[in-house]
Amino acid sequence: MSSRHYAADILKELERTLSQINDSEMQAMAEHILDAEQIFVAGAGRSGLMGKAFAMRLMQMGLRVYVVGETVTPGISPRDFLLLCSGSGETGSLAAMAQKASKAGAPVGLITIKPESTIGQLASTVVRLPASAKEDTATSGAAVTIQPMGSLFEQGLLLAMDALVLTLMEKKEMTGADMFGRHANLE
Ligand SMILES: O=P(O)(O)OC[C@H]1O[C@](O)(CO)[C@@H](O)[C@@H]1O
Repeated sequence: MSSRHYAADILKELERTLSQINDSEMQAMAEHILDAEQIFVAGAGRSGLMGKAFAMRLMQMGLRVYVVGETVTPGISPRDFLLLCSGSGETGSLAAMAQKASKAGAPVGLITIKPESTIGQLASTVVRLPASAKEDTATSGAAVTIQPMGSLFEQGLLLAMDALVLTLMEKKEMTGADMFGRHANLE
């Protein structure tokens, strides 16, 4: 099959996945982000890369945001918010992080395929993306995908978070031009 046909199939998978996002869950996530003094974002591997892309947009919106693990990232407090990106909701380092944040009194948010997961149970707000987890071999239903491992989740995650950016921009009455003023200028 041609790459163009593969790309078309990927778009169909994404359409199916994103059309099932629950808007109340997205609104609740947006409120948590806006209420926080500082936002901490984390994820493993490709899920983490999508989280970093989202963190960049939050910074460009003027929010105080950190990626967990960077040298300049400070400690978390009860006034902050930890947003975790994990398809499985079971990645060990992230589960430990969720426990530490909860112990420090900070609310935890999760974008995941599995709200019932270990991290899902620790989270105070969850957005569910009905994609296929990296270890799943689903051949029917919402999770079916031609793509390897967590690709469908990771792509859906990026687009869901870009939708969240638009929601946040609307709530803050902000334009792309406002945000461009904070774009990195040392590139
Ligand atoms: O999204 P999860 O379930 O936390 O898993 C993250 C893992 O999945 C991958 O993104 C692979 O698809 C890895 O890069 C990473 O180790």
